[in-house]
Amino acid sequence: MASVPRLPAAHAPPRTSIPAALPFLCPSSSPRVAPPPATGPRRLVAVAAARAMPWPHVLTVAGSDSGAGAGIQADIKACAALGVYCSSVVTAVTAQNTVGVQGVHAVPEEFVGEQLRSVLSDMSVDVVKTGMLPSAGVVKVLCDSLRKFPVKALVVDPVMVSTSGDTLSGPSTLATYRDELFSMADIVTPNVKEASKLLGDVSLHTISDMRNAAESIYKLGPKHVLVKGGDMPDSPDAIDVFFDGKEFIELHGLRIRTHNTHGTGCTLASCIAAELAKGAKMLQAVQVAKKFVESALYHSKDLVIGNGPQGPFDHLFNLKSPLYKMGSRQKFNPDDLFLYAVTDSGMNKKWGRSIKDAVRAAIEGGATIVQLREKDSETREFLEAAKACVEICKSSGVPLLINDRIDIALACNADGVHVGQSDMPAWEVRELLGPGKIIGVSCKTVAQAEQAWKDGADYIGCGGVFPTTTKANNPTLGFDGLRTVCSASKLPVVAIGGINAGNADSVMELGLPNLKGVAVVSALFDRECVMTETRNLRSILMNACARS
Ligand SMILES: Cc1ncc(COP(=O)(O)OP(=O)(O)O)c(N)n1
Ligand SMILES: Cc1nc(C(=O)O)sc1CCOP(=O)(O)O
Ligand SMILES: [Mg+2]
Repeated sequence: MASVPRLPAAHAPPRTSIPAALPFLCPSSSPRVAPPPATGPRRLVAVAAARAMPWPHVLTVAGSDSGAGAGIQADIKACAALGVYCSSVVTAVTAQNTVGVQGVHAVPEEFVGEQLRSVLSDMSVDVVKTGMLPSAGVVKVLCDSLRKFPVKALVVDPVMVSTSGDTLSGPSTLATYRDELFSMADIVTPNVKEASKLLGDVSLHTISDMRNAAESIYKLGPKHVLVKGGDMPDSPDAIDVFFDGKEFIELHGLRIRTHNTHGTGCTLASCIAAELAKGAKMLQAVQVAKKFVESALYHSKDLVIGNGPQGPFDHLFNLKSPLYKMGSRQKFNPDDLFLYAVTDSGMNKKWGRSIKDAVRAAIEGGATIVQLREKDSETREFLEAAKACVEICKSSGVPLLINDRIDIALACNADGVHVGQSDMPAWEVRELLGPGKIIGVSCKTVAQAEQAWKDGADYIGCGGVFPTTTKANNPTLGFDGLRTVCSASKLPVVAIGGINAGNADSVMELGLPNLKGVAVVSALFDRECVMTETRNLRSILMNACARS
């Protein structure tokens, strides 16, 4: 049976559902010491409740930002947006706005310790994330608390200087970071300025410098390092370097043109912590976090809050999206890949129909997604047809993608594009289209599938499953090749190449992981009646899924 649709991690619901109605919390006189653990029946009830609905939990240990763009406030919003509970230990209170930091009031070390004890002794914290740690003493208190109350993961964002240039922790703190905290960290996430400071003011200008810095910081003890290149003056896009001790991975991101970037570092680290709390692997958590920040910046680029040079952004942008209001937060439903109709101008001409008529017929027959693959059309003619197809698809709720031509996709406002290995790389496509569009990539190998995922694609097309005459010199992978790619893919897969009414069932009955459907060209469009062929193929696919 076709595997159950898996939501992309960025949109996945929390590990457990949040209770529909939360009990009202009564304000109480705050105890000076952590309450004793529940005992007897009270403890049993508490334990049973925790089993019934554990809620992924991040504890942020950071400073308060009165402007609420960064610090504790950003951390809580980021975790909330990703469906994770966030408790908070305040290390400092800052007077801050969009202009800069006007004042810092450090919380006494003993009281930081007391807050840590209160939360860690009572609540089941999955992941601790650190932000501003204003003194060496606070870092030591934190390390002691973590030794006493171990958690699943520790995310260290080594906040030292605010983006406005104000110092948030001094040199002695740096030394304690290096000597005590890093060896306990699962990931450390410095930007280039922080990486430089941690390494004694080395200069970092290139990706190669960032790799060296990641390796040097790794040697200080954390399990992973992410050096963030968003501030690199020479880079045309935002490239971060991830290092796990073995492999360097360059993560490309959109460079969104906006002044509203205050709190991106805190948010990224909190999102990593939130994803880890939900059970994600480290690289996956970093990818989701990057996408979240990218989307938040994109949706907030024109907000105006404050008069200073660097404004906050909207962590809860998803609440405003029409899809969210309709009850779905997805721009792309992998199940749409079920019956993927790919047009061919030559075939449609041969049968005397326009692209528009062909698309309408395929949708009437039950196609669940459409790609315009018009290799021989003139640009102007293609654009006109694409605009008409956008309207047809929109009114039927069927996504429309454009093959190869990013310009056409932009001009007709299609739902996305499909690119192959010799077309524009997916990460560059993502830069051009933004986070809200669907991107598919043709992949014949596990390495290509991995790259597509890293580049921010939404799905992959894998083929040729069978020999085809529609695409010249296309290697045939067979079932074994399809199985290898599907098993390794982190993205949903659609099978393509030589698939028709006679063999589509055998593809779906393989029951491969991540395989969501089949993409077909000639089986629909090199036939007299597109609607009949589509309807027939759809019923074959549905029967195959019901059988297996
Ligand atoms: C769904 C789907 N999968 C694969 C392809 C092939 O794309 P590409 O390798 O870029 O080859 P062309 O289609 O451009 O010839 C596809 N179009 N759709
Ligand atoms: C466009 C395309 N891409 C392929 C791949 O293997 O990536 S095979 C292919 C052609 C599919 O046409 P038909 O359904 O007529 O065989
Ligand atoms: Mg192509």
